[in-house]
Amino acid sequence: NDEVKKLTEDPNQWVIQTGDYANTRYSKLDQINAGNVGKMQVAWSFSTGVLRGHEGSPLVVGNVMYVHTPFPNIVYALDLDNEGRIIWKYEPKQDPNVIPVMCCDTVNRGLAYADGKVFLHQADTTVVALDAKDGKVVWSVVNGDPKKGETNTATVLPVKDKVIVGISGGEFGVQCHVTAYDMKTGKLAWRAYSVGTDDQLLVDPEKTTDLGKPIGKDSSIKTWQGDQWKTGGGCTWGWYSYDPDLNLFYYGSGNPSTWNPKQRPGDNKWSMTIFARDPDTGVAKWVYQMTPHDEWDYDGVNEVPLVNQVIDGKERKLLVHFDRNGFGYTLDRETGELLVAEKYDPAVNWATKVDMDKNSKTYGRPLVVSQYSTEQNGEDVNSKGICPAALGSKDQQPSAYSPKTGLFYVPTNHVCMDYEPFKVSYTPGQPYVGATLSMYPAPGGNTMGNFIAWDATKGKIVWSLPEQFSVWSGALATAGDIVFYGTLEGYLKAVDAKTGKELYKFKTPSGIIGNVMTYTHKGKQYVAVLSGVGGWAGIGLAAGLTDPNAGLGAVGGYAALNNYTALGGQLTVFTLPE
Ligand SMILES: O=C(O)c1cc(C(=O)O)c2c(n1)C(=O)C(=O)c1cc(C(=O)O)[nH]c1-2
Ligand SMILES: [Ca+2]
Repeated sequence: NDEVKKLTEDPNQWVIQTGDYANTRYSKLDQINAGNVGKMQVAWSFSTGVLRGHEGSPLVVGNVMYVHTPFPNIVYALDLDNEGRIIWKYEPKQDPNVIPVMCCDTVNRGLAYADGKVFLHQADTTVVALDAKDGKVVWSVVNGDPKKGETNTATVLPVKDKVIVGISGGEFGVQCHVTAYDMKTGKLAWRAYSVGTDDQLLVDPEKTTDLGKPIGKDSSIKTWQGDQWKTGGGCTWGWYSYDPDLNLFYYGSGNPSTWNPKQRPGDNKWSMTIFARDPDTGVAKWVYQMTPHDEWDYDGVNEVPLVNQVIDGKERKLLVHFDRNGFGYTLDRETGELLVAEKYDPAVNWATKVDMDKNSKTYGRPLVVSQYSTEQNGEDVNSKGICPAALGSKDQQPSAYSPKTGLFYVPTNHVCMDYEPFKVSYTPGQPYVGATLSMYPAPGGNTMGNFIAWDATKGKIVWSLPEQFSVWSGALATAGDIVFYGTLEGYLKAVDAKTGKELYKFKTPSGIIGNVMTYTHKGKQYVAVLSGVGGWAGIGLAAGLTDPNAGLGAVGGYAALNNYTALGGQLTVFTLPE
């Protein structure tokens, strides 16, 4: 069943969050282009009626647009033939007690379409398949238990006859996993944990490889003390990609629990790891751990776009990944071979480099700087000036890739932190965090973000646009030689793909942490984006905290957002004038 593959090849529609299976967020549409984007205007808008962070993007299937919201996760089907009139609305009944169990705002990264159904993965971990025509529930299944700290913010990946879903809870000591359900019935197909026994991991100790070598027996539990892996985290809340030719899907796992590294000696495998798995069986072909024994909360879940590019004179099937830890990685997606690992944020100081010497004992590992090692500095010691902050040089905000320029367009953060680990004990459903942080703009300027163009074959920044705040929105690249992204102040911006020159900006009512998408209706190209400030960067504002240094949202510099943006979700749709 390659329905989704075919649909994603049609640039007129946008049927999964990532645009295509490869996560390039590239559109072949070029009616709106570098020459005329400056004339773009608002065609129509739609208020979602929900406050807090609006991540993800709408879908367009035929003449219908599907819009989702953060908690309570309302889904609207809008009629594009009638300027967005509501065709149906689905509002799940969810226990609001799930809200305090969500670490980083009540976000949801959106819907997916396949087989006549719209798939939603709710905050309370209920996965529902809605009939795309009338919004009626076709099936629903419960994937986790919020009382144990298990929640969801991620989208759903439809592959062949299955839907694949992740789970959140790395800040709550969840043993995280990826799970596949039958697309037609919701019946459980398989579940693969990030940390655990070989049976739980769905690995073959002889065949599953790490940097070309078999991982061997008990590869995960050997790297934890005692039973700690049972509360080991490695959540799966990020973006997934899929290569239909290799029949492998890819994703990264998040932080090991707790954030106090002293409390969990060892590499804590396979947290902070990219997995390549077979969607039919769940079995892993290869793994690569970016940040062994994390000491900074650098979740490894950021998107893993798949592109074919020439390296050393040879076209290769690549997987590219901009990790929270500040390194941009390029790997061979067939074998997991590490090809490039370079800093994409000039602030990064916690490691000097990733060891690329194949004969070295530390091959593939970051070389940690003692001064910034919260493990070496120890419990109850405030390690100062670590870059990047726990928000990472990039968080969930996905990049885009243009095959025309061969460049990645990456929304980034430029923030540093002080980090103090402390002892914490595990109680189911309670935060299992074990560190306090404060975050602030990187030294040497007053900007907290950059929007960059990156050459993944060389590991080099090609151009970089400073932004006052982190760029928490996802990018879109198009055949019109433009790149779109949103800012936390609420601007939708279009820049020249080759040079980064700003060609257009428009202020939407609230900060943008949604991802820009494009489609056509009756032959005309439209660009759409959700506003609604929130996510980890905007949580202080979205949750109405008066102290910007309070709680997990301790991100001092973002308090200034108050001066720019209202709250409240809105979809804004743009097009060229007649
Ligand atoms: O470990 C986890 O389970 C988990 C989940 C989530 C989430 O579900 O949104 C985030 C994080 N961690 C996290 O570390 C993080 O920085 C973060 C930012 C955001 C966001 O949407 O802005 N979510 C999350
Ligand atoms: Ca996390």
